[in-house]
Amino acid sequence: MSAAPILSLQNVWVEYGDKIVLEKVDLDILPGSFVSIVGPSGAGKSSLLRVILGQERPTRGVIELDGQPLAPECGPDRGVVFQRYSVFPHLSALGNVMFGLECEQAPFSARLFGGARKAARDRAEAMLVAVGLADSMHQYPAQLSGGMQQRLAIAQALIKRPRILLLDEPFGALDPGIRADMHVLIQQLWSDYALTIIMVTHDIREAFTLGTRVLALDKRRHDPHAPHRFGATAVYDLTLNKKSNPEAPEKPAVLEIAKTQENA
Ligand SMILES: Nc1ncnc2c1ncn2[C@@H]1O[C@H](COP(=O)(O)OP(=O)(O)OP(=O)(O)O)[C@@H](O)[C@H]1O
Repeated sequence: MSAAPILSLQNVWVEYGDKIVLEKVDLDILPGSFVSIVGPSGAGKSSLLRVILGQERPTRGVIELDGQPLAPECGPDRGVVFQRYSVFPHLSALGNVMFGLECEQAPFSARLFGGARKAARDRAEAMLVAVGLADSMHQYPAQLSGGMQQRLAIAQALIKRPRILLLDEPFGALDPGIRADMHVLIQQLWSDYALTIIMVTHDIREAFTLGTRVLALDKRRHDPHAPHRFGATAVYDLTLNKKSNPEAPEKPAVLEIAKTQENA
């Protein structure tokens, strides 16, 4: 018997005025999966992440988290890392990671005191060690390399212990060598923290290296006279024969290709 989905999208549409960006997206995501989303520029990949995050509501359809309708705001169960600018420049690495905990535990003042502050600091330090920033805790983002800033952004997202981590081209601005290090890190964190990951990427190789499932978003129908008339949906959905726990991430994967039903 297969597990119940952690996240379920049913007939989800995203429209801006008369412009249809996403149409009829039906998607069940199993816990522990690593879903890579690819597709042409403007296909609506970031829009899809935004509705899953709760930053925007779909114009039609239903999104369920653990079988319950998604709350209309970003919850602690979903963390996010963007390509750039996720971290606060005026806070040290430690301050950035602690800030998330302080906002969660003291939403009005964003300050913790005494034992609560010490506990938050211990957790933040452990998180920075986990992402490989043990020696840079007191540095400011401007003093960190691009790869280190992304490590910090990941620590900041994970400190609230989300069950789903959303990644919007998180490694897109990094050099290839640093990217490879980040791949190792994200697979380690995915396994250690039992995460479900949904990652948008333009790099097809990255999509297959990291993902247990690769989803391609694109338009099924085009109207050359009205390009906004049709939206994108999942046109390919490839489940890779990998375990959720990546014991051997570099092993070649066997593909199970399922082209989603035309005009279903
Ligand atoms: N707030 C908005 N108002 C109007 N149109 C929008 C809005 N946000 C996004 N769009 C449009 O929705 C479409 C999809 O944008 P989105 O950023 O989701 O695509 P994407 O696949 O992530 O693109 P890229 O790969 O280039 O980042 C684009 O045509 C964009 O202009």
